[in-house]
Amino acid sequence: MTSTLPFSTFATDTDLHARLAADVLPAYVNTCRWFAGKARQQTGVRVQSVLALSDQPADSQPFYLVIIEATYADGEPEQYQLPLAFVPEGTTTDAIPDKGILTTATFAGQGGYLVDAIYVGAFREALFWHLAANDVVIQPTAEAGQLTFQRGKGLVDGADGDALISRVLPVDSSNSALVFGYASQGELLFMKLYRKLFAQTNPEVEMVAFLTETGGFEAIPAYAGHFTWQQPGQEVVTLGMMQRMVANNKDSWDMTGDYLNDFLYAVPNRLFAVKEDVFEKVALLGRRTAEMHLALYKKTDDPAFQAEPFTDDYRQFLTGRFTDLLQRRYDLLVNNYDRLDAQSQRLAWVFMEAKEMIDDFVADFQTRPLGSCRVRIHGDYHLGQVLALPDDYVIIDFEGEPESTIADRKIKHSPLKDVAGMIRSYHYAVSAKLFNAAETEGISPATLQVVSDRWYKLIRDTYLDAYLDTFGSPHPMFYDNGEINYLLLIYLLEKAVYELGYEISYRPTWVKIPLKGIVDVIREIEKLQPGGQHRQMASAPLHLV
Ligand SMILES: Nc1ncnc2c1ncn2[C@@H]1O[C@H](COP(=O)(O)OP(=O)(O)O)[C@@H](O)[C@H]1O
Ligand SMILES: O=P(O)(O)O[C@H]1O[C@H](CO)[C@@H](O[C@H]2O[C@H](CO)[C@@H](O)[C@H](O)[C@H]2O)[C@H](O)[C@H]1O
Repeated sequence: MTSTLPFSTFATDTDLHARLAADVLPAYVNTCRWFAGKARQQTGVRVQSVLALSDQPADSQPFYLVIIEATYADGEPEQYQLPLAFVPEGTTTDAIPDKGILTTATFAGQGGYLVDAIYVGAFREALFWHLAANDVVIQPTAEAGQLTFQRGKGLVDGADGDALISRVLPVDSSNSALVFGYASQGELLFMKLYRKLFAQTNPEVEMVAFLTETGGFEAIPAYAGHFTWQQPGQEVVTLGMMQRMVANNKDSWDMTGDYLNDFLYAVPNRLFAVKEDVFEKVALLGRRTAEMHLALYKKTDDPAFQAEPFTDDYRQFLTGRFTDLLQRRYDLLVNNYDRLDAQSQRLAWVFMEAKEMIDDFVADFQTRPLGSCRVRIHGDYHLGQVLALPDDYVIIDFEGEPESTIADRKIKHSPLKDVAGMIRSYHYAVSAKLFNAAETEGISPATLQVVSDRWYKLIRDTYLDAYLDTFGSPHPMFYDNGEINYLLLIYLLEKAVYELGYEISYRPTWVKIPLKGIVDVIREIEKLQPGGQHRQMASAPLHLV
């Protein structure tokens, strides 16, 4: 990529933008973890807007936040944030990994590389200082608007002369994670740079602000600021958010996996061994989850966070979305049936044969009397979203369900949707451990299933009991036990059906896990049928009205 102009004119170099779109961007974005369009039929990736990070025209090393647009044969286009820097040949300050290099480039006779700027220390520091100073960066053209940086209470200042340090956190995630600190104090702050962009405030910023400021919830990293792009007459676009850094080695998925090792060693010896600590940890997460939901239930003047009843609109939204999801999953299952192992095929049959019953169960949601209420929830709650401290937890990633639109992510649900997400995650943790371990290779799948069910149910009940106990009895969030059981079943089914698609696409050998989750719910729905043997789930909160 060659331009006779210097990189400082990149924002207005439309000829170069067109060449990037033709020769570089389509191939590059498909190598990026953050690009969600890989499985769609792409028709192009173009430079939509270029935002300068500095309003100083003579800035020695210019950085840009480039907004790229990906278009598809079907469906809506998507916008992504791609920070861009030019690193001249021979620059040794930053080690740019291969995945961060878009192309070799020459600007005004100077050779070098066009790179993702997150790998350039000076770019990260420029972002940080803008945030610390509450800067507004007015863009050169009126239609490009401005970048607005808003510092939060959690941002820590360094002492005079204490050097700012920063790095890219090597996590495999759909956004980019940057870490900041000071030479004498170490790493203190975590910044998430959103990649996929939406024309609305990111729900994560709203959730973290509400939980901290109104909810008084402490098990999240303190909010330290965020920054947005504002074009005249348009919705604000959130580009990044900063929180306090949580020093942790593991998330709860890894921690639960470690705990299960004892269990794994015991199973081949026909023993049942789980330390009491495991149940204590699970109960603590149940309590923290309830505290998060109680904070989200706090009285407020902000309509976006006020509790609401189960309205007709919500019922239609949920049933419509669920019916559509089910159809897509049945189609996916039929098309992939031959690729499944024998056990998964058996479970898939149960799912397919129960279609009519499931359809009726979902349709019943439209009219069934429901006296519980709905609030904003985490929305993508699983063990990987909970950082493990030695004696406690910190909950992260309030962006909501990755597959949903921003408007849908802000819809209020029963908090039992989050509870269902975590229960599914414990089911995953047990199943993944047992079915994928060398220790259990000689044990038949049927035996493993029995053993895994036993442990999972203990964990599920421990988590749920601790969760409901924290609300006290009775609580307006939940009308009665019958509704708790019913809503849990609906959300467990929805989550497991969603997971089925995720596993077929990404981890076909794990498909049996969500399928087993679906079949478990089917068995519970059967008990609700006329003549079915209905009994309360073991964990039913008997102390509630
Ligand atoms: N405040 C924090 N302190 C330390 N590490 C964090 C913090 N927030 C997130 N992380 C780490 O970054 C990873 C990605 O964060 P997450 O919010 O899940 O981003 P994404 O939206 O990209 O999935 C997490 O799995 C965790 O390892
Ligand atoms: O973390 P993301 O927001 O990207 O969520 C996606 O990937 C998750 C896997 O990393 C997937 O979660 C599923 O697998 C987890 C174990 O790997 C398990 O704990 C979850 O319960 C299960 O849903 C998630 O569904 C998907 O959206």
